Amino acid sequence: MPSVIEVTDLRKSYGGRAVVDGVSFTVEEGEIFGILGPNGAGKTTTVECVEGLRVPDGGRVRVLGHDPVADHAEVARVLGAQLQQSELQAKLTVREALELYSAFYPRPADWRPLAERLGLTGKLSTRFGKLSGGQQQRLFIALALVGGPRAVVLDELTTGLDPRARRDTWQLIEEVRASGVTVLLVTHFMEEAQRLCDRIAVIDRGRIAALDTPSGLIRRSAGATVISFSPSAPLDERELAALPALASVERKGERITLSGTDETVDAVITLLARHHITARQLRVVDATLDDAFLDLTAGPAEEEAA
Ligand SMILES: Nc1ncnc2c1ncn2[C@@H]1O[C@H](COP(=O)(O)OP(=O)(O)OP(=O)(O)O)[C@@H](O)[C@H]1O
Repeated sequence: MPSVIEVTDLRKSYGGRAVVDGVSFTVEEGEIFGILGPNGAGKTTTVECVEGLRVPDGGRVRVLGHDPVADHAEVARVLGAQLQQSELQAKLTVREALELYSAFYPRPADWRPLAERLGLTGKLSTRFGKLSGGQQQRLFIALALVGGPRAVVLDELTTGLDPRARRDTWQLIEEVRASGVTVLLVTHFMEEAQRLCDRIAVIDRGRIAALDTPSGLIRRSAGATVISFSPSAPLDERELAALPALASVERKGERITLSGTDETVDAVITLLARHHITARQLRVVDATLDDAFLDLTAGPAEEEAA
């Protein structure tokens, strides 16, 4: 089956500065594919090239086989794009917005069940400007889906939402995928990417720093698992240093902190048992996507450029 979105060696520069510098990835049918990266990394530029809103300087983009620039109308039909806040008039009611956007498409989805699914039925007469942040985002999702697309681009959808509204939005994104729509999701939030995405491209300064599943990215993080404890009797340094997959050893007074993998943790427990040593105040902490992200990216691109 062909990929829904194919991006090959995409390049875009502004004022001689490459903001997207050879990005390649594919998004397969039914995936939630995440694009994660620091501020100014080139995420929005990348997805706007996919939507045909910006013209690439180089490389190739295909959405279900169509070129977003040359076949813009066809791509707009199969790829739903989320509006930015400023693009919707505050005075428009929810119903008017849904009717207006349905009218843009040759074969729109019926917006009523869509509004129902997104919990907007009770808000149809409410003006956009009077909706809460979470309700506005739900309307944006509805408008992105009203054309009955095969795939949808959601860019920073949950920024500015409170934790409950963010979680509700996550559920909606999962429902969008369950309804058969492929999702390309741009996000700043690690938890969001970890929770929702099947695969994530980490973009840093216009390049892909890593592309993997969330757990694959975490495994790449140096010292993916950290174990610390105070041994009930002294432990031989050499035995600690010989532990498998060990990334680091640190001693602070009695306390020993080791980082490595699950294999390191299993081996240290076996070592302690062999010497009949108890691990007091034992803590085992797995790395998160946050750790992997920090390992993979060099910090905000803006600072780099400054
Ligand atoms: N039209 C433009 N003209 C000049 N520079 C631009 C333009 N659009 C984007 N840039 C610059 O390109 C870089 C990448 O921007 P982009 O919006 O793609 O990054 P981003 O990863 O989406 O960032 P953020 O997370 O902050 O939204 C930034 O340094 C930005 O200032």
